[in-house]
Amino acid sequence: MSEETILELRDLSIRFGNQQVLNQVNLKVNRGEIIGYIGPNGAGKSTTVKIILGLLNQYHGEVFIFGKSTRDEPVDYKRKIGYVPENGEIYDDLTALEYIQFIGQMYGMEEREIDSKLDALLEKFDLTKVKHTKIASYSKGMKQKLLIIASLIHNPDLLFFDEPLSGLDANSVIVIKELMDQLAQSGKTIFYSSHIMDVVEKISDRIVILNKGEIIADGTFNDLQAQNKDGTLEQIFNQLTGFDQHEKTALDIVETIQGAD
Ligand SMILES: Nc1ncnc2c1ncn2[C@@H]1O[C@H](COP(=O)(O)OP(=O)(O)OP(=O)(O)O)[C@@H](O)[C@H]1O
Repeated sequence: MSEETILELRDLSIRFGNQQVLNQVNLKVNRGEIIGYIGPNGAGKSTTVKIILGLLNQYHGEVFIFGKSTRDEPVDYKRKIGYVPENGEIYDDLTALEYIQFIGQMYGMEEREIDSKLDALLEKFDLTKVKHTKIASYSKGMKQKLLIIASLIHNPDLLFFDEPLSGLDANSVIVIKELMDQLAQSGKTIFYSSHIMDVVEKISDRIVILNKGEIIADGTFNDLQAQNKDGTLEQIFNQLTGFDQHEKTALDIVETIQGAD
């Protein structure tokens, strides 16, 4: 694998009010890598991605994409990035064609190129029949597939996938997992955030665990197993983030629901 650094975070920190949400995060991601960026709820994963994408700017530290600081090149680098947000806002009043035409043209693509790529992608994602249908009537999984198409239409080199499998059926999950693998093999870099540990374990070349705004583990799944007491990624994750209270938490919830007799 090439050692070209595609993404680098240097001493990335951000506060919201009194809360230190990211604290001196340092990370280098190489071309062709799939990075599983995981952490408990509220760890700061989405905040990291939002800073990288230029959606938040009151941070300290620096982000380099394709070797250039995003402070120096605030717009150009975005053309080579694709993003599937966790809770993707999608224009419900548009059809698939109108939405993808809008996204593609924002990336500077020609209308004809967008249309021919879109036809091929809709077919692969089994969405051809809704090309001219308003997105408002789509199921959750159909919207998710359209968000994935929107993230890929301009052939980006760096992809940010935040829970990309959300709402997808078992067959579509297999396709997207295979797609991520093949994209990485063709030299694309994927920054993959998810709570589905068995998928992260299988798909990631490298796993970075963020806890309370700090990186507490960074390595291949085998590295993490060697440094911790083996087990699945879920077990290692729970161990490293100090969570061993699942039984008690569940029991407390049941007792609360049932009320004191
Ligand atoms: N704009 C904001 N203003 C104030 N606090 C914020 C803001 N954005 C995020 N936070 C806080 O920062 C922390 C990290 O949020 P973030 O969304 O990055 O977590 P996450 O790791 O992506 O979590 P999840 O797994 O639940 O998606 C949370 O405590 C959140 O409340």
